Amino acid sequence: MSFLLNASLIQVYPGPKPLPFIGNLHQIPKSNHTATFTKWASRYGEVIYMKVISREYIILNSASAAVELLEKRGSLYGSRPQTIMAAELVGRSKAFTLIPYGQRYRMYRKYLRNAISTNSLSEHWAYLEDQSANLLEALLRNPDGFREHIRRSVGAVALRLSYGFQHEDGIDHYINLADELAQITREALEPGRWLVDSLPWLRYVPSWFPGAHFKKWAYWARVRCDEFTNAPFEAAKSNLSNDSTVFSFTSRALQMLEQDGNEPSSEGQDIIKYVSASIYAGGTDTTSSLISTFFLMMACYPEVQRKAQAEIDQITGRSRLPLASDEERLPYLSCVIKELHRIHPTVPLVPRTAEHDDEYRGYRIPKQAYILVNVWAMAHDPTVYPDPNRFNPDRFVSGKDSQPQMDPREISFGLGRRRCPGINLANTVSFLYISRILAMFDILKPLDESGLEYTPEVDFTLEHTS
Ligand code: HEM
Repeated sequence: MSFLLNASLIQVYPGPKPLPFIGNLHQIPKSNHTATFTKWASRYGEVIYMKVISREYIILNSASAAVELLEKRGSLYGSRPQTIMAAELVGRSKAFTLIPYGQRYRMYRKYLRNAISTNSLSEHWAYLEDQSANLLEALLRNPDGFREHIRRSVGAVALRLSYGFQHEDGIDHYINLADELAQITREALEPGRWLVDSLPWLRYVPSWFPGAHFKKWAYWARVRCDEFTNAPFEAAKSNLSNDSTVFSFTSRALQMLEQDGNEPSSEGQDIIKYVSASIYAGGTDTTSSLISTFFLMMACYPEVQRKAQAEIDQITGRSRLPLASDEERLPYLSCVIKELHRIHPTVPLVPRTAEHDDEYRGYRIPKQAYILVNVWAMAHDPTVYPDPNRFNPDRFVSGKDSQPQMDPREISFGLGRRRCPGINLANTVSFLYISRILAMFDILKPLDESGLEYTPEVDFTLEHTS
């Protein structure tokens, strides 16, 4: 009996045919992994297995498989893969997004939960409303630079909430660093890109050795990531003695840890440092990407834009801007935001790992496998979202004979124990920015060389990995 059970667990999920020794290395694309994995999903099914030399991968393509594994068996799937490149060589093993599940990780979540719970976030509404008004002004001055304005504005929010920085504090340097960090994280975690992740002994190769370019890249990336984590934290700490310091997560957390006038322990400070960095790392790239998608969709779907504007005008009477507290009174706009999360999930592939060997529907999920949750495939699954490539916010409205389709934020913010802790902040910022842009502006299609409008081609880069 025991033999039969083990034999059935040996079965691996279907996937592309491997070659001896290298496995599926030759089939992993250099870019646009999500598109390839999504194509494989229609061929091999909701769960795919692949191997790169010794490293095993499981790609989850369906929401039902992701819910079963990441939510119902959450304790087994609460960690991230500890890759040699990202965790060890680039040194990201203590970063919030990559740290293994455990005591320190739980402290991170506790601190962040306190900082951006619904209650503590409402303290920042007035600031967020001011900041969104600055964005509107920048858009009015230079509408063509909309992507840059969004990036700066969202970055400024993250830096203010995490460190108390204001515009005068030279925030551009930190916003550029945040972009660099996002790019480094993407590259360091790219499936199949680094041979050292499949052949761990390569990490001992000296950087001068021919072909060891990866060591030089890792060293450069490590220096940038350390600056990203340390520099704003140290600046915020030294600002603490300054009376004009703005209240922030860092200042509040450091003050809470201070006991009898003594400095917080170095471990306590280290935890706060990583949590502060996570607000700025986790919130900048993702939220700006969502708002950039909004511009593209409004240009492509003017009828949706008009409907959302009419709803906003009805509650503001065109005499004021929408406020954070108006959200519940704008149900159609809420559907537009859901549809933005679905049409272009900003984190299309979420990395996880399994603590132990597991079995799902008769197939084996190996311990320490690199699990890729293919959020993109789930958000474009035609059995859940009919006509998935059409931007259609009405799919979330219940009709006479139809139920609303699943809220894509159930998956676009991840699932289970590591689900995004910044959801409240992301929802408030995206609601405020989007509602105010629609209240003030019409987003038009671009003009071609002869001055005629054309509908932009929708071609997303599916590369973000949180
Ligand atoms: C549109 C906006 C955002 C989207 C779509 C998004 C999406 C995600 C996703 C998919 C994950 C991985 C979750 C998982 O493994 O299940 C994640 C993790 C994370 N996000 Fe967000 N996020 C957004 C905004 C933010 C903001 C504003 C913050 C600021 C606090 C933030 C902080 C984090 C952190 C710290 C993690 C790591 C959590 C962990 O590993 O436990 N995110 N996010």
